[in-house]
Amino acid sequence: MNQSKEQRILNFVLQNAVRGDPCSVMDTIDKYCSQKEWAMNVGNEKGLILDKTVEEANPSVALELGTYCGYSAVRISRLLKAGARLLTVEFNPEFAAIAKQMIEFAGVQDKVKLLEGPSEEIIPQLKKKYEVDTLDFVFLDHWKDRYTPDTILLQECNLLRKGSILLADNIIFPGAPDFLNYVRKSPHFKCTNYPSHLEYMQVEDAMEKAVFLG
Ligand SMILES: O=C(CSCCNC(=O)c1cc(-c2ccc(F)cc2)cc(O)c1O)c1ccc(O)c(O)c1
Ligand SMILES: [Mg+2]
Repeated sequence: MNQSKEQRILNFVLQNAVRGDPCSVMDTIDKYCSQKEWAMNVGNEKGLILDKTVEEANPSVALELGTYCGYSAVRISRLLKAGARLLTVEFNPEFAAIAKQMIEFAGVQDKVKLLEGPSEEIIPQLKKKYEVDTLDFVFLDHWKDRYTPDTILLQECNLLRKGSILLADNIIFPGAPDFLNYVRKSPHFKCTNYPSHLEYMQVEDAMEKAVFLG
């Protein structure tokens, strides 16, 4: 049966990256997706904004919505302090299977817990089933029309605390206009926009940071 693009990306990493080296895995995915087949990894340009925001948050518990092949899970978890953990949610079982192998090859599996299923089902389970008190950092990179309802759900589930940092990808392309409107109008968030470009393309994109004020 024909391989999926995501399987081809994983195979390229398994054959060309250094096992146990997260930067090598990230660089190899970026090489493949900029030279061979475009894919919706956050990429290196927006990845640097992600890095800086993770370093600012220095999270003990981080959540990612939208794992895809695991590129940003590897990117985030490589920066986590000892004992910190990343919970990453993926809806698509094929993507989740690829991401699991990517995370293990990169050697970050002890810091990452991959949760398979829709975010709207998993978020309400985080406190009891996954022993989360509050989230220090949230990376939103899943379906763009889920950013707003899931941000509201995180608040309803008391998963945010004063200072929790949300970072959203694809604010311009594909775009998340309702999310932008919601967080910028809300008195509970302080927002910052980071202009950038769509991964591997010269198309305008941006990330939005929203700090929860309590
Ligand atoms: O993973 C998913 C859904 S698909 C991936 C979302 N991401 C995108 O759609 C996405 C798309 C593009 C893009 C596409 C076509 C273009 F022409 C140009 C750009 C770029 C990105 O950076 C993206 O992130 C999921 C996970 C957990 C859940 O709980 C759930 O509900 C859903
Ligand atoms: Mg994205």
